[in-house]
Amino acid sequence: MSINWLRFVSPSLKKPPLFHLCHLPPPPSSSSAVIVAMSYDKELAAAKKAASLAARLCQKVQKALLQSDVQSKNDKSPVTVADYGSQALVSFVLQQEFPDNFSLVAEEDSKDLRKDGGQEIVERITKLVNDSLTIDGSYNVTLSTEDVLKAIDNGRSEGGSQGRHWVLDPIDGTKGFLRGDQYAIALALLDGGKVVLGVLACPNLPLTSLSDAGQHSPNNKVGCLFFAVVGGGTYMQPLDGSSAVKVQVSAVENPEEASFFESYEAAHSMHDLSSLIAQKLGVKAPPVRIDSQAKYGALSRGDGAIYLRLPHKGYREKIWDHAAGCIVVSEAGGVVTDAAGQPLDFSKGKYLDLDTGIIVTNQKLMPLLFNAVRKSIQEKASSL
Ligand SMILES: Nc1ncnc2c1ncn2[C@@H]1O[C@H](COP(=O)(O)O)[C@@H](O)[C@H]1OP(=O)(O)O
Ligand SMILES: [Mg+2]
Ligand SMILES: [Mg+2]
Ligand SMILES: [Mg+2]
Repeated sequence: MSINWLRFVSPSLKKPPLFHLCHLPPPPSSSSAVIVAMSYDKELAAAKKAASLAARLCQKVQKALLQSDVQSKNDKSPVTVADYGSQALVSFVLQQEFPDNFSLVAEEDSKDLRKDGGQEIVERITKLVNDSLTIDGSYNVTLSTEDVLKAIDNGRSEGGSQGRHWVLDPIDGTKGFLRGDQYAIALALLDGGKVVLGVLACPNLPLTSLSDAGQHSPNNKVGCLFFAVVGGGTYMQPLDGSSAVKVQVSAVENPEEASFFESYEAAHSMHDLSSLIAQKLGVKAPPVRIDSQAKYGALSRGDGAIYLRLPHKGYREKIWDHAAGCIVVSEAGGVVTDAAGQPLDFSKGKYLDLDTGIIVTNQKLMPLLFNAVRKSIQEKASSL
């Protein structure tokens, strides 16, 4: 039986059209196509709320960390508190909103917290989560420490190609978080193994382009929330909740004019391979190094045109590090593939099976970028 795949996007919609088309076989008695529009409105509203609350929790912890004279920046405990607190909060909110059909694949679990000596940190996390829920006011609850541990462990789903699964990185870019730089709360929804919705909260990302002069001036407000639903485009709004604007990737066609992003952390990327690729493309500007999936957000609004993520051999990419970023960029008109030109496959569980790394750019530049990547990989291999 043939299967009809159709897209439905209403031109009259002023709000982002939030329809994902299900692909169903036509009824046996009719030759006309069947369109089933599936809305993710409720999921999007819940995801935005959960990510915004988590962002506020993380901001509070980061502020205390940076202001503290006592805590050294090498002390990992504030990060831990924020990672777990963010995960518990997002997990709790999503479970409240979708009690009958809830599956979450998330980075953290409570194993270390349940060890001897973990009680104090669990109490700190619980207080942070309860404070956030009180400020929000939608749920009339006070969570116990055990409730918080359970909420964290509700993120233990394995994901896969069947049904719906939320995918969460409660803090992506922990090193950036510690330095007071960029980090993101990244939340996505998989439906049938495909990413259908993504929300990226980037509390330290300026609202204006990173390429604008004076972006570090004290008047430049920070805190961006990117969101995308399949077929509906990508939007960005300030984390304080004011109105959203549609964003588009850069339209740059000449690689000489393209600027590119890569990891801030040298250990996360083969910078020598990235430089070789940039050299082959003729990119003139030096790479912009920022932490976390904030790179996907920045790219989706055209701050830069290329993102290269080429981790060292043996590193396995996890789905929560790319699911939200991937849809945010692709709905803004960008392309995300591995180094063999294949789309990322989020249906295989927690890990992405990739050839070498991930490359991201606009549709015009992708063929040039892809060739430069292949040639550079070959050259690097033959020089070893
Ligand atoms: N050795 C590594 N190579 C590549 N990525 C890593 C490595 N270690 C951790 N990461 C993850 O890379 C992401 C940060 O990417 P970037 O380098 O682009 O900022 C984070 O998801 C971080 O995890 P985490 O979520 O714990 O911060
Ligand atoms: Mg991460
Ligand atoms: Mg993380
Ligand atoms: Mg981590």
